[in-house]
Amino acid sequence: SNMMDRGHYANERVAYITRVQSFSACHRLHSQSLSDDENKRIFGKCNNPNGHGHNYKVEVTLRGKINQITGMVMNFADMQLHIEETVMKSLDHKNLDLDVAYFANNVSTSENLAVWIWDSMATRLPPCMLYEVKVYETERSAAMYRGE
Ligand SMILES: Nc1nc2c(c(=O)[nH]1)N=C([C@H](O)[C@H](O)COP(=O)(O)OP(=O)(O)OP(=O)(O)O)CN2
Ligand SMILES: [Zn+2]
Repeated sequence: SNMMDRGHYANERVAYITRVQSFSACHRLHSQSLSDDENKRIFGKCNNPNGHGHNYKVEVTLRGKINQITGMVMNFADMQLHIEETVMKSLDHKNLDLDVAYFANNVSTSENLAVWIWDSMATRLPPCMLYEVKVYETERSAAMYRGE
C-alpha cells in the first residue's frame, strides 16, 4: 500500500545491499608512460618484472528500492551470479596484466581494478543500480569507486 510509515511510502524505501567475493591474481605495477628508472622509483618492489600475487577481496554494493513483494533489492543469489560472471571468470587465478586487455594500457592498481569491475558489472545490471565497488589488495589497503 501507499500508507505513510514514519515518513516513508512503503514502496519507496531504498536499501543498499553488499556481496563480498575473494579472488587470487598476480600482477606487476608498471606504466608504459614512464622510463624503467621512473617505474622503479615510483612502484618500488611492486615493479619487479617477475610480478607478485594478492588475495584480493571485492565488495560490490547495489542501491535500489526494496521490492514490496519479495522484500529484496535483488536476490543475493542473483547478485552472486553477476559477480561470478565478471570478477571470478575474468580475474580469479589470472595474470591481470596479460589476461585482461584493459591492463595492457592501464596500470593494474586497486583503483583501476575497481574501475574495471565497475564497468563490467554495470553492463549486466539495471541502470543506476550499481553503487560502489571496493577492492582490498591487502587487509590494510583498499580502493573504492562509485562511477565518478
Ligand atoms: N594507491 C595504490 N598504491 C599501491 C597499490 C595500489 O593498487 N594502489 N599497489 C601496490 C602494490 O600492488 C603492492 O603489491 C601492495 O602490496 P604490498 O607491497 O604487499 O603492501 P604492504 O607491504 O604495504 O602490505 P600491507 O599489508 O598493506 O601493509 C603498492 N601501492
Ligand atoms: Zn601488488
